[in-house]
Amino acid sequence: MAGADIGSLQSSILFSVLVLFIATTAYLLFIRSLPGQPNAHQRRALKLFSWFFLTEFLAYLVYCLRFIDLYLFSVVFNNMLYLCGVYLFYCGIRLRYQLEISLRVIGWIALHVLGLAAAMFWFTAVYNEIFIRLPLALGSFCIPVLITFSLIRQQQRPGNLGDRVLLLCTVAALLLIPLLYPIFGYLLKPDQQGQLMVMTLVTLTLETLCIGGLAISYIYDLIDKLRSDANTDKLTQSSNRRYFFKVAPLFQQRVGAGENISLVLLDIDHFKQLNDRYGHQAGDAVLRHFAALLRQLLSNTDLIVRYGGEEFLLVLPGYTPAQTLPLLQQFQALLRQSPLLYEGEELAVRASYGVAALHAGQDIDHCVHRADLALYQAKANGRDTVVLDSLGATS
Ligand SMILES: Nc1nc2c(ncn2[C@@H]2O[C@H](COP(=O)(O)OP(=O)(O)OP(=O)(O)O)[C@@H](O)[C@H]2O)c(=O)[nH]1
Repeated sequence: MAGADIGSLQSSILFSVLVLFIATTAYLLFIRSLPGQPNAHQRRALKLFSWFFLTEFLAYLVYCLRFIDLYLFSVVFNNMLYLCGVYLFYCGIRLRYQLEISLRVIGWIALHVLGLAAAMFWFTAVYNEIFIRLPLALGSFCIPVLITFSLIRQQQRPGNLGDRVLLLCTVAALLLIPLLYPIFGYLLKPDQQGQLMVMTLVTLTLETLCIGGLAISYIYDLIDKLRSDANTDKLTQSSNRRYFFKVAPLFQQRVGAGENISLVLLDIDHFKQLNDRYGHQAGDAVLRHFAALLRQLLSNTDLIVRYGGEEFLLVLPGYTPAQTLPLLQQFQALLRQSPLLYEGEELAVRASYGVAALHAGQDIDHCVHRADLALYQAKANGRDTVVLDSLGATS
């Protein structure tokens, strides 16, 4: 192989290691910059990335070993490292989908890695023939990538960008495995040391692809979680007030286009007494129970917002205020049938309801204010009742 070719391979390897180092460091810094302590899932992902980087580092070390002429050892070790790398990618994907990495899985991986090492040792020591080693390596490397591909396909969530990036990376890895060896190996016609570098280069390129895909998907998940955390009330898992005002213009547009939308303000009755008698924890449990019952009754197109302490706001598309009555009566019945069991005691939960229609061109604050006035009236009427804003009707 020409000196210039070896030189360009060396710089490519160094470049891959550098890219990998920057990507891993950026990922670690990103995790560290998140508010609060990393959770168990993030900690496991951090460990995994450290392992990934270690294998890359070892692969680079193997590349350096050519200077002390341990060709046989380097070939075997390099292939083992590559296989470990793609299996780490597979484990990273399992962690991402919160799937267990059982001892059986680890056992199969170890068997495959050691089996490949033994075969490589045999074919290198006995035949020293790249034409036998190559199909063996290609076949072995394809197995974890194929398993990973089918795992992502099984777990794929519609519209999830992270899943799509991972699928793309595995497809690219599958295509590159049979392409890179011939391209680097045969076109450059390397000698023994050159072959070693070709192997290291292929290893690093593919692993950079895998780790890059995995890092992107993890970052996507984290951003997605941060975004949804910012819009969700932690205690009840309902949307928060911030989210309501963010999406309010969309509801106003829909009303402008002729759709009926009603707003319902609900307030749990005598919640302070509940807190005082059973404690704040019981109050929290009541709020979670109340929100869970609302989710049980309402559809995905309705919006449930925790508007204040014990106050919830429902946005019901497709409903006029009068049409919300049967729904709210159903909810009242559900509350009666489902008292909260708290430390052996049944806590009865009741609420009052104020309903107002959202009108075209009307400020959403004004609509909430009208629902609030109706709610005030419901409280004044003795609680556990529904009051409609415009009609003043009660149930
Ligand atoms: N446990 C718990 N209590 C809360 C939370 N947020 C607000 N509260 C309490 O909710 C109570 C609301 O009391 P009030 O506004 O007097 O309402 P109420 O007792 O339900 O009376 P009415 O609405 O008139 O039936 C206050 O004691 C707040 O401390 C929360 O997140 N958890």
